[in-house]
Amino acid sequence: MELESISGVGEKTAARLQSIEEPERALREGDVAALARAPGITPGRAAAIARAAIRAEHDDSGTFLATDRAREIHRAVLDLLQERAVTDDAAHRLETLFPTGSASRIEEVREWVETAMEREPDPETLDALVGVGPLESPPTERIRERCLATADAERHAEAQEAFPELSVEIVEDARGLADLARGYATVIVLDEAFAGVDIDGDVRVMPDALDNPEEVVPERTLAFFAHNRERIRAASAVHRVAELDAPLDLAALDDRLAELDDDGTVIGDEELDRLERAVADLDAAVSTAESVANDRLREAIEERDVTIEGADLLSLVEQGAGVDSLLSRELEDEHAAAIDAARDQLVDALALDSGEAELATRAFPEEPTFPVEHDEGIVNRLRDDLTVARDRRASRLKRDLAADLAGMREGCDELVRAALARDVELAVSRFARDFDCVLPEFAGSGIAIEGGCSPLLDCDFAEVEPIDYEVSGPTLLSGVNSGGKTSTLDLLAIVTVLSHMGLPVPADSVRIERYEALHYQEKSQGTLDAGAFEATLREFAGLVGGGTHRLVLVDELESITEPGASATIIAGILEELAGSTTGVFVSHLAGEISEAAEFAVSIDGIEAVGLENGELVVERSPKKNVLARSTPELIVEKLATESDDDTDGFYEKLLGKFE
Ligand SMILES: Nc1ncnc2c1ncn2[C@@H]1O[C@H](COP(=O)(O)OP(=O)(O)OP(=O)(O)O)[C@@H](O)[C@H]1O
Repeated sequence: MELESISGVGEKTAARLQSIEEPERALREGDVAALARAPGITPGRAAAIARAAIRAEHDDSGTFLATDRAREIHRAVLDLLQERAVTDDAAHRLETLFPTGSASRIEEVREWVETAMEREPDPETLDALVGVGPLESPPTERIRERCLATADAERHAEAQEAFPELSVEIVEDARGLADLARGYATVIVLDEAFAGVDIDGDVRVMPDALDNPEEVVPERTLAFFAHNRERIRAASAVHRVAELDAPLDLAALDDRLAELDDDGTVIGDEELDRLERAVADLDAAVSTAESVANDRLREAIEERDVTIEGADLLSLVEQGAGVDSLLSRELEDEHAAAIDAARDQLVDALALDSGEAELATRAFPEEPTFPVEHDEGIVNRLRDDLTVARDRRASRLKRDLAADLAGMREGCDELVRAALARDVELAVSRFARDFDCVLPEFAGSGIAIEGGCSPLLDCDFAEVEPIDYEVSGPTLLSGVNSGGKTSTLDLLAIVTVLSHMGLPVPADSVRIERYEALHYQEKSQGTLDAGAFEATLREFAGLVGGGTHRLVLVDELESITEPGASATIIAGILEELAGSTTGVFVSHLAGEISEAAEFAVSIDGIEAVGLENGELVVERSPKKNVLARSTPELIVEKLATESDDDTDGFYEKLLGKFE
């Protein structure tokens, strides 16, 4: 799909969308989170783009929701769906569901919904979904001990773009390279020409470095997985508890993730741990070993009586010879034992392997001295050896782990995508279960609802009284005050919006015409001034002139102006709609309107079946072809029939006036 062919996507937005992975796939699947990864695109804008793309694909004009109230109803049902999504991502994705007149779009969603409704929203899956989110790239961290080198300016630019973590240096010749090798622990040379050049230090010639980022900067892959680890684990848990087919070996993924620390370092390798400890503890271990030798030797000297002949003493004093020669003569064995103890102590304390131990033993020379002193030069060599071994092991482990994880990257993307897709399905499944929904049947003209319950009423859903209502063509809906007229219009609108979104509806059954638009005019909050009245009339002029297959719902239009004029205007509008358009006009002036109309307009009524403790008992389902009596009429009737003090027949006469 040409990105710029989507309405609202200009050159700039198209370029931004191109910067994400697989923008076409994201658009096709309504993957709002992926689209929102494009720079400067918020999830709200991403959802709008996804909707526009779907509209373009299904040739939808985007005019289904023709009025503010119709749009409010759509928003309200979306809210109900979104409340049932666990993740923000699923909530954003639900924004791509909109009512449409396009049969192909409705069919596409319905197919998906049929599967979604079968999904069991079990608490374990919902719990596991809590941690799932789209995978993100962590901020780039500079790596200072490694650099790239090339003699070619073009490659230099390419490498800079490909590896923002590293310095990329221009080198002219082997001498330049040697200089770099002194400043960096590792130099990766991009030019084949340098192969075979002998330079001290860790210099690697890798002409294919740009194609192997995880070898050059394994830190990037490790940081990505460290950053997203909990999300990946949560997605993996969703697959396990919901028994989804996993796109990769989850046990292997778990094992590899367990080897990663939060900061992207590799953990759990005994040999690396040993080397790290050995480097860190070296000085302390040398000093302990020294003390061990000296304590032993001191003890041996203290316990020893040394007999020295006068000539020897003289020679010692005259030659200025130290006590060492005496030590070597008298305490040779003890000294050797003390040195051995120091060496063993050092090797054991640092858990050195045989090669390292061989060097470590030389840290305590055989020559008899007291106190025993280590050879700093040897200790430094040992430190260098251990540090090199530690760094080599760490980078090998990093590279190995990064290579394994890089191989799992696509699988992880898929894993998270599938978990989030399950969340969207479960939101629909929970909506359908919470509101006892069924998929509607598209057929005939008008709407027929059986057992419909509005989820937007201000009472518990369990207390909503189900409504049966079938309506086709222009109809007046009369009824007692607070009988549920507005709620019936809302139910018709909810059912229409959900059906045309491809979603299930809160009813036992629904048959509905395939509409192209919903006009829902809510009750005006009082009489309009001349300007607003004119604007409203213009709106209706546009409405009567529109195409067929529209559902028109109007609530107490009479409140816009005085009753007599209102009845005439409503009658006129109904006449224009007569024929093909289903319109339900709630009105307290149903009788007057039907008299003013020049055709036999249908009147349905929501009736009160009586008064109980001063409260009206209402039959919520509108009765066909019945002009419902008004609340005042009902009260007068009650007084006329039940009251004992209607001595002069006042209530009786009053009741007669209603006929
Ligand atoms: N099907 C229903 N089940 C339970 N309660 C309902 C139902 N329909 C309406 N109600 C209750 O009745 C109240 C009044 O409903 P609604 O506003 O739709 O009546 P109305 O006939 O439009 O009133 P008005 O004459 O003031 O315009 C609602 O707030 C709701 O609590």
